[in-house]
Amino acid sequence: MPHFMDALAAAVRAKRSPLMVGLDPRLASLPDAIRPEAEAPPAVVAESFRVFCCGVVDAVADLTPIVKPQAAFFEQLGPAGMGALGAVIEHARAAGLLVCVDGKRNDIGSTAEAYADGWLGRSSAWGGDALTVSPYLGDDSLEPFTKLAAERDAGVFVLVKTSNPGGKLWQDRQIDGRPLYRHVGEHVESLAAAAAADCGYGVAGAVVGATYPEQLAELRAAMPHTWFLIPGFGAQGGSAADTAGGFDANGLGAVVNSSRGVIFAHAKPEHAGRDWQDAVRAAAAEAVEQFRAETPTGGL
Ligand SMILES: O=C(O)c1cc(=O)[nH]c(=O)n1[C@@H]1O[C@H](COP(=O)(O)O)[C@@H](O)[C@H]1O
Repeated sequence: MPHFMDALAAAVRAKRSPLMVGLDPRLASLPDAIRPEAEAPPAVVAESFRVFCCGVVDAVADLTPIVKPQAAFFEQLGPAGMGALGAVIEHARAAGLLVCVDGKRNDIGSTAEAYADGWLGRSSAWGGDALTVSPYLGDDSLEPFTKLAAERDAGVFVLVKTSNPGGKLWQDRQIDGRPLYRHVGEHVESLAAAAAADCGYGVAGAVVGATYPEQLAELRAAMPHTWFLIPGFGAQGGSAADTAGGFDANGLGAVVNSSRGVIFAHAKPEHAGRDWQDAVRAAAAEAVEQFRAETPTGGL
């Protein structure tokens, strides 16, 4: 495997798409054809999540370089959900996609080592390529992730400026004349610069929300070696124009996640009566067109 960021950059270029499709299955929102009843036992719901997410992967595989299964929706179902998550990761890999598991993990360094070992890289137990992690336990908690990611050609996306309104409570707090997210961003950038791949981006990436376009552009300028995972597009209100500041001059350096806006497209009035996978595909294609129109190069 090449360095994860080289693989990501190559896949974005090959597909001319910075779209990251988020796999966030919710029972009540599944298409009629595969939705179990609300009282169904966890094992039945988990199987429907597996079928749904694998169906989404099949529908978007040529439109997206990377998918992001959200662990929360699988964990919610207990052991059966975890089995489904494993099967979805495997299916996405088999479809030729990179996989970033959204787990937002972290702990003290010695425990972080176990999270890193379990989640990072195709040789790990879960077999994903990247993982989202929290920075708030400090540098010794991030080091096990970046170290192992470098060894296993995996990636880590550290929360820097999250998309939710409440994130500002801590992240915008002024410390030494700058908001906390800038301090976190500076640390992540130093980790990225220390282990940069051929494409110029390092093993550490950053999560920066589309809902804060000004901060996104500010962080892009301050973090030239850091690839961004941009959530908040679509269902949370961010537009393609809002994400433009997250890309570099070559139209690289960022992937934009869309979960509900793509995977539940069958529920949108414009897709009424359409096969659900066709609706998912149409929504993904529409998002890609919007990004191509808004990225600095006018498309990859
Ligand atoms: O790490 C993330 O992906 C993430 C960080 C963040 O700041 N905001 C955010 O929405 N996310 C995740 O991105 C996905 C957004 O889903 P949609 O709002 O449905 O597109 C969810 O899985 C969130 O957990």
